[in-house]
Amino acid sequence: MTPLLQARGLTHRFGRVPALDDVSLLLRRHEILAIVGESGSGKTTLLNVLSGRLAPQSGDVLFHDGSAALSLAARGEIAVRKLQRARWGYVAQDPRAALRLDITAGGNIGERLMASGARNYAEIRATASRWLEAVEIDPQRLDDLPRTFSGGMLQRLQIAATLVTDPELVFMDEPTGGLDVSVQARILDLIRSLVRRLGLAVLLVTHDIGVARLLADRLIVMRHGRIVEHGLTDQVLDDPHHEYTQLLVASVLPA
Ligand SMILES: Nc1ncnc2c1ncn2[C@@H]1O[C@H](COP(=O)(O)OP(=O)(O)OP(=O)(O)O)[C@@H](O)[C@H]1O
Repeated sequence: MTPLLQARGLTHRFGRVPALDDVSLLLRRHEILAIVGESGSGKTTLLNVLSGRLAPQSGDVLFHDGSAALSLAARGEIAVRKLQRARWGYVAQDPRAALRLDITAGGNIGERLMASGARNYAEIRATASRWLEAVEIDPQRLDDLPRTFSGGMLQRLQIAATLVTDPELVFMDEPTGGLDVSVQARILDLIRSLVRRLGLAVLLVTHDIGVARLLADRLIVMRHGRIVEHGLTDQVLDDPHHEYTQLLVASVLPA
């Protein structure tokens, strides 16, 4: 399968804390890769570096664009921002932090379309309406403010606003983390079906082994900023080799 995003020797420290310590990985097109590990293992730092939100102190991130593989540093800030606006998406754990609560649901979806070049108002509205439906929100809520939405609806709105530009790569940071268990299952089903239908590549951070098992083709296990184990999801979870992974799978470690 074709490579899409590659990390080589990423290292990043906060003071004396090694948040990332020589991390290398490869994400292929249409693949879902989960990054699992306990709190403080470096998952979010890794996602921030991979998505171009944080420059690593050493190492680089290569985005494979057609036949060219250029590092984010070599592409430069403007080009990376352009990728982030259209070809990449980012689903945050807290939709309230990612959405604009003072503009309508349709506006939240339309804004990202406009940021990636769309200009026709009627078409933007029709697309936003279609996307509300795709994430199982009544399209009649198009002109409602997100603050009238439940937590699960807000997360679905964030997913619609992320996927509307048809990205090829989506970063997800604990996308069901803040939700009730009953709501989580529905969102996970939605993510799974959309990701498969659209052929997305996903980098998914989760401390929840169940979420990784449901969604991911492969996973990497992090501890103290290092990858301690990686492989096909079922293989790693059914037959974990590293002692730390065995504890994670047995849910002995705290989230
Ligand atoms: N902005 C920051 N300033 C100082 N230390 C930080 C900062 N961000 C992260 N760290 C530290 O870096 C390490 C890795 O943090 P990170 O948030 O990447 O872990 P995580 O696995 O995502 O944890 P969680 O699941 O709790 O979000 C931790 O020790 C954390 O305290």
